[in-house]
Amino acid sequence: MQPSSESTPIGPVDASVVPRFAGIATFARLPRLDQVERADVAIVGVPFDSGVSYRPGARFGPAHVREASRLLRPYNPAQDVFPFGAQQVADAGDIAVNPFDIAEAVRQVEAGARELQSNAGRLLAIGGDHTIALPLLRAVHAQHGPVAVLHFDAHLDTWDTYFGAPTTHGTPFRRASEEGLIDLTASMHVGIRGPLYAKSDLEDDERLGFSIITSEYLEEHGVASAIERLRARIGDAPLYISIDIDVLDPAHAPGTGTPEAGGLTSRELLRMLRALADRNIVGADIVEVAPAYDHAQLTGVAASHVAYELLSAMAPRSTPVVE
Ligand SMILES: N=C(N)NCCCC(=O)O
Ligand SMILES: [Zn+2]
Ligand SMILES: [Zn+2]
Repeated sequence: MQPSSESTPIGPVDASVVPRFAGIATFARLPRLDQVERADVAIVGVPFDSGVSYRPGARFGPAHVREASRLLRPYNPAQDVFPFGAQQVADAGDIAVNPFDIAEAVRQVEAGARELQSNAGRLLAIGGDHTIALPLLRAVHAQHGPVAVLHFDAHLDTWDTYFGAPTTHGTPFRRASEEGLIDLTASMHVGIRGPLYAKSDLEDDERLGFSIITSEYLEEHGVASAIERLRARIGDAPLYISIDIDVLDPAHAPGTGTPEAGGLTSRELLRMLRALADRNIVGADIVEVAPAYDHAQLTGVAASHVAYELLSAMAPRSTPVVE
């Protein structure tokens, strides 16, 4: 995809002129959406965490990731791209959602995402808990039809209900599959690990359209093999990438609500994302950053770099980066 206008994109505030610790935090010190004519990619915060099963706090995720993203720089050598120069990226602020009513919040996220999609080609949402992936997928489906979902997470998130509630952070991909939002032949979880409720969780998950690269598979066969598998599974389907930060080991991302031991390093996750630069990425989210449990901004820095790598993979380029 080419940049939307002939004019040069407005990039981040120059850190050699205004120190990067000064000024109001937009993502990567980029302009706000209302300061540009049109964006190719909009970053949007979704400060919602009323769908969690354990520790709350992901409602503060968007602000934390923006704060940690002050350190990002314009050129990404790992993908040989200027993610903010090759396309206009802008910060759309947060979607205001009702913290007391999950069903209404989900409608508000979908409406907010649909409106933004008409101003910006693609959205990169920062959560918020994983509940928000459902309305975001509904908005993406309205534009593209069923999409391949590449889901990085310790958890399946294809469970049915919690306390009778169908819309929670443990259920978005079951609902999405039931609603026909996802391509059942091209969707995949990466990084799954840890205790389940029953063996049948895995059978249900397969029936709902997902194949799985577990954390153990990564340990045993390495990242290159995982990349081969996920690229083969996705093919050339329109691709939605959903990244639960708890896919990383708690050593790399302690600031999250349902941490699980035995996870990925940030280096492994970033490498897998770089291998998607030649795919048709139609949208993405990064969720479950809960700053109250973070230390030294570890989780914030990891999440902001994950966002940077996704934006780099979305950037138009003449030579696709292939692993
Ligand atoms: N999406 C996240 N982070 N966690 C889902 C875990 C749901 C459970 O506790 O069963
Ligand atoms: Zn998770
Ligand atoms: Zn999740």
